[in-house]
Amino acid sequence: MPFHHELGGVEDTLSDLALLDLLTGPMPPPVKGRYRRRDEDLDPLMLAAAAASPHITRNHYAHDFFPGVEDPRKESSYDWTNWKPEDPTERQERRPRLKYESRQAPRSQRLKKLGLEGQEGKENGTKAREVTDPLRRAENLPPAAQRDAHVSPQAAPPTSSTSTTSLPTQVTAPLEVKCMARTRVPTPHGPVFLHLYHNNHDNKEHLAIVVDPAQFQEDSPSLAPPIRSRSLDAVWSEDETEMERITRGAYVGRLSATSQKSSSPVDPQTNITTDAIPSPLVRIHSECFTGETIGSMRCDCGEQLDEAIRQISQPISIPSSSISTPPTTIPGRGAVIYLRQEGRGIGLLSKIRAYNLQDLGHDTVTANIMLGHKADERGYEIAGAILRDLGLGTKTGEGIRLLTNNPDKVQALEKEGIRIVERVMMLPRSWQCRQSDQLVVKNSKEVGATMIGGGAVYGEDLDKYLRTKVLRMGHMLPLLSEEDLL
Ligand SMILES: Nc1nc2c(ncn2[C@@H]2O[C@H](COP(=O)(O)OP(=O)(O)OP(=O)(O)O)[C@@H](O)[C@H]2O)c(=O)[nH]1
Repeated sequence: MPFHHELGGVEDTLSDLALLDLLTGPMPPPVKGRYRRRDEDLDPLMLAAAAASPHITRNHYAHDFFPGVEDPRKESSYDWTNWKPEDPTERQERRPRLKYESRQAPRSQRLKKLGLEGQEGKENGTKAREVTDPLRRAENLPPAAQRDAHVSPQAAPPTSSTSTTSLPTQVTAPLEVKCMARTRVPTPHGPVFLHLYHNNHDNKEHLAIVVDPAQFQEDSPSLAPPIRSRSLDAVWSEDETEMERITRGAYVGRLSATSQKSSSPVDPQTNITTDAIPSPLVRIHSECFTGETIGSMRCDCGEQLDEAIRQISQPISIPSSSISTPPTTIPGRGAVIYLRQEGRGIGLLSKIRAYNLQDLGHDTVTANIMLGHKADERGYEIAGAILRDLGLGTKTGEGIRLLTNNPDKVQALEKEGIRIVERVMMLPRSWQCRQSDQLVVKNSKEVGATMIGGGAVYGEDLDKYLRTKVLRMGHMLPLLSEEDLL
């Protein structure tokens, strides 16, 4: 029979009374030699207190019976009657885990998607695979190349008796580069001509930093041929005006208000080389935002870029043929081909992630691989084409002395038909110091060490620029007089 008793707004039932009885009844005698545990399966006192007023006792309740709950107050209206002890396997699953996944489906799956399952392994040798492998020709090409690629069933002849004759083969348009603009840029190592290139294989603007200040000395003929872009000096259209040519950089000498002489197209037959002049120094440099722009000291990229421009700009001494005449000195000449291959081709986003993996203890190669990339994803076809456009490393023209420590780069450029007459090592500056004098390293400058020039920037062009900012744009700088600047 139900027993009802109103107490403070709480309705008591028979079960409540039974519980009360249990609580107020005599305690069982303690077992000798054993302490009473507070976390028994059912602590009647706690249970009763919780049932009577959960809001008051929740902290105790959770603390003693639910160690898995961090802060019970966060749970506000949680219904504790639904609580179940945590399954250790379930808990394991909920834990966030770091996992690296390849962004590319397995090769067999990709072939299947293209309807080419079973074709893998049929071609003999790498060359055959390179020509006929659709995976290399479509998916792996950057968007511009995909747009330009033609699909032709007969385009590529079979390379072996078992090769995929009936397969549609995607043929990429032959690589073409075009220098879109060129300008003079004064640097701490001397003036350079910056060339901006477009190409039909990727959407990137690759650059060539040409060092050839002899081009400024229009009056005295240079002993060495000028390093000029064939595609820039070409006539682009019959309607092109003199001003348009000059604006895109197709001029000779140094531009000024009084000197504006547009260039003539380079005759492809003229390839002047003199054995007496050392071949131009060339560096193929891959973009590194961190090293070159924010002075990261995780790599030596900034220093290498600076060192390359410095070395190329050094005057060249040409020994004379007779003992009576002194050696001749000509201005330094060569080029840095600056490729937009950030992070060895994996891009800045992945490189940033790779740095975090490196902080966890992985090296630069493993970090790339963990992110689903190759250790090095760079190609040098565009570099080869730019060099040819500048008349460097061609079969009939000047060979190049390549500034690099990377044997793959040498091999890849030679494969592109570039004639490398010498490989010139790039010894990191800190290693040079270490070899000569321990003290120099200790006292060497760290701030700005990776920046081009690494010191105070000054010069005629900078002064002009700063004066304009003061005079035209209201920049708050004390303006020096023309005499002060001399
Ligand atoms: N993925 C990745 N790229 C890096 C890292 N450090 C520098 N790079 C990139 O590496 C490229 C330069 O390559 P390096 O291996 O330093 O030199 P290299 O061009 O192969 O060889 P050298 O001609 O001897 O300088 C640049 O694109 C940098 O952005 C890194 O830790 N991870």
